[in-house]
Amino acid sequence: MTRHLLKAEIHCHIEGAAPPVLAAKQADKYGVDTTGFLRDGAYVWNDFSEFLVCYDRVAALFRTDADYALLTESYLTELAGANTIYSEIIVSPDHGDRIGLGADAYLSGICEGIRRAGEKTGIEARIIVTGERHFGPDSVIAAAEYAARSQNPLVTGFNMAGEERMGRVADYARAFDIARDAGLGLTIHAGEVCGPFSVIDALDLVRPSRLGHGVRAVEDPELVARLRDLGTVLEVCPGSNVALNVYPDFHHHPLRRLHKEGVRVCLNSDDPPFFHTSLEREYEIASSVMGFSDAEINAMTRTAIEAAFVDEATRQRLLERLPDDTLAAQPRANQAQGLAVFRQPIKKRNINNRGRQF
Ligand SMILES: Nc1ncnc2[nH]cnc12
Ligand SMILES: [Zn+2]
Repeated sequence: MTRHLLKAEIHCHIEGAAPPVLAAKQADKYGVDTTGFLRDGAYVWNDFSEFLVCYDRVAALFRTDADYALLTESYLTELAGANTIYSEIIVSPDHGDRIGLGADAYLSGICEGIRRAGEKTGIEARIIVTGERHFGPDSVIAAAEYAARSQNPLVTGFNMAGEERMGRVADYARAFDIARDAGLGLTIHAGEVCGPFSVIDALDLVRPSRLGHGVRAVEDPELVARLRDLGTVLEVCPGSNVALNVYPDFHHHPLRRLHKEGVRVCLNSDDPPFFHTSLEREYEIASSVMGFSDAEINAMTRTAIEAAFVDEATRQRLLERLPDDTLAAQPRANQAQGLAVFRQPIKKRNINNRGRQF
């Protein structure tokens, strides 16, 4: 049982956290026919491409800042109910523009949801702005520019999600240069659908401190050693990988191998109701199916907080809440890395609020 364990996650897409019941209510409110993507209380898709289409159709049901406040508050409240103390949510201001709400109102709804959930439960949260790869480099650069301009203290990171098979990382590198120069923490979806080349591109061209997924790096032993030596944190989402058929089941999932090789890993839910999961279930699977001990799981939670895009005072406060066993249970290479790898000085912007950089 892992319910009692404190939890943290640094990889969940806000629209991907919408429960089907809430999506159905939103559809009623806006008179949208959902038969193509929501049936019998579950989202309908068959593969990664269809998942992305389904995701966009669900996202289109959230149209006002109040809708986003409700979605964010509900998700964070549910997380807090499962003993989660920290969450980073991935948001797409582009989407706010596309639906006519506007990026600022979109973001302000999400911030209101964070504020309300924090007030009620004490959960701490930050926002990672993402570009969507399948909308092309110009759109990802625009998302980075928006994040870089943002004076919002909750916006602390930049990501790229979407169709990993579209283009190469080089086409999008400028977006990450913009975000890096602005002092934002960097992470990128890589090695989820595509193989090791995608992770190598990400390391070479983006130099992120974290990778969204990154699990397919396991196919290249040299790359695994590189990740271990760099101390790059993999935001691993086992339920998502199995649901999307990257691996046939949890026994074939590489989390164990990566952990054993000394790669820094943590547990995340990605788009929980789309994948019939929750952060709580990810923790439970790590324990009961993959055989991680409570101390090893606590160490992964520690890794998430160490890698969080958050100011140092908040990080310390969160770390102090974790049990003492967490340091001992980290793989040896992790302990050797310590936190030093994240402590690179940041150019230009005072990033006191933005967390560690690579
Ligand atoms: N798992 C995922 N991979 C890539 N893009 C996404 N957008 C939402 N979920 C995603
Ligand atoms: Zn994701």
